[in-house]
Amino acid sequence: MEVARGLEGVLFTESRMCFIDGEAGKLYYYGIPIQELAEKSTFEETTFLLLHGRLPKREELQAFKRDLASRRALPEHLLESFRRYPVSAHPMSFLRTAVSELGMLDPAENDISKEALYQKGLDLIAKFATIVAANKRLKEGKAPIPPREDLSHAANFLYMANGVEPSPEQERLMDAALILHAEHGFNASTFTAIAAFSTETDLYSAITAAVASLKGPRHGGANEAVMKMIREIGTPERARDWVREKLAKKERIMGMGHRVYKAFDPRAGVLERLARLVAEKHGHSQEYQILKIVEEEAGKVLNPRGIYPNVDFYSGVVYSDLGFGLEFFTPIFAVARIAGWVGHILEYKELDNRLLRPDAKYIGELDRPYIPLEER
Ligand SMILES: CC(=O)SCCNC(=O)CCNC(=O)[C@H](O)C(C)(C)COP(=O)(O)OP(=O)(O)OC[C@H]1O[C@@H](n2cnc3c(N)ncnc32)[C@H](O)[C@@H]1OP(=O)(O)O
Ligand SMILES: O=C([O-])CC(=O)C(=O)O
Repeated sequence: MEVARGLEGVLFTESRMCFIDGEAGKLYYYGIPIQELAEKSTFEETTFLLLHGRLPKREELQAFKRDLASRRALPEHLLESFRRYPVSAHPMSFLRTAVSELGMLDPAENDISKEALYQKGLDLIAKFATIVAANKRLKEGKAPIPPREDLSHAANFLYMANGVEPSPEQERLMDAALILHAEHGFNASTFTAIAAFSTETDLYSAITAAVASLKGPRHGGANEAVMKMIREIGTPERARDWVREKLAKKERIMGMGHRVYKAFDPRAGVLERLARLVAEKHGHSQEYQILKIVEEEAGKVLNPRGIYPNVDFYSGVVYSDLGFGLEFFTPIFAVARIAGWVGHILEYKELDNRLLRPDAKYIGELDRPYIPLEER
């Protein structure tokens, strides 16, 4: 049997949620092109789509929004624990620990019936934003701001994170970013969630594992690494030489390349336009210019190999503009991707829920003698 390194090209289940045409650079959630959703939908509506497989009717959407909004507040016990979490912890570690603690606080943690999973999933989708915003406030030495139920998910997230109600433009930017990051098939974190859930462990455990996986710089952590790269480069004038040196040393340019896309990631196209908008309007032009030069210079070498900017390349410029420091970029990704994780767990349970257990080709020896300790 051939070894499929990195499980590349291995189909382990069926899914209706997401289609990625990696050669053409196209992405669909339940058949709807991502660009349309990013432009016209909201995070709540897209989440309904990911959980139900169709767009909601007006009344359904209103009820769904009310339901999600009513679940935003965190248990007092968790808020008290937050004060004991180390302030220096990375926000992804904070989120990972908070999700795990939420599991301990749920007396019905182990209920994985379809209905329980749906209800707990909605709870996590609503609460991720509250956890991340509370962490941001605590890191700034300020008290967490309780959620408001009269704001949209995107607006309330920004309100809790920054202490002021966002403008309609900021709300739209956040909504678009959340929609773009909500789902992406069987990426590493979703696969991790499914691998854990296939043992019939509880939802919190599966999602904790997914957060842990998203943290890595080859996956969700790349958006933070891109901003570190921008800082290291410093000025647009230095960007070309920096890229040439990096590639000469065979090092990777963060925010570029993708296991599935061998063309421009369509989400990077949308985020590039949003980043350009904030660069022109709000003075993030230096960061944006550096990225444009990196894209062009690295592209000379990498584009012919099918390596282009991915979703993590331009997102940080938008998040900076919305008031977030670079450590919060990956948590924002998680605030969005929780919708996809929950959707996939519900779908996998419905379709299959077969235990995931791949194998490796054994390349070791057999029947080696056991040498007693004193003779080794
Ligand atoms: C939300 C997301 O998770 S999107 C991805 C976010 N991650 C990043 O942006 C990190 C940078 N990118 C990467 O590390 C990779 O492109 C990955 C891991 C995302 C996907 O790559 P894979 O399909 O697994 O390809 P793999 O890691 O095997 O690399 C194949 C070749 O392309 C090169 N390559 C891949 N990405 C890059 C990059 N960003 N810069 C330079 N070279 C690259 C590798 O060095 C390797 O070269 P080699 O064949 O000479 O050894
Ligand atoms: O699909 C992947 O491999 C990585 C991912 O999560 C994304 O691009 O959003």
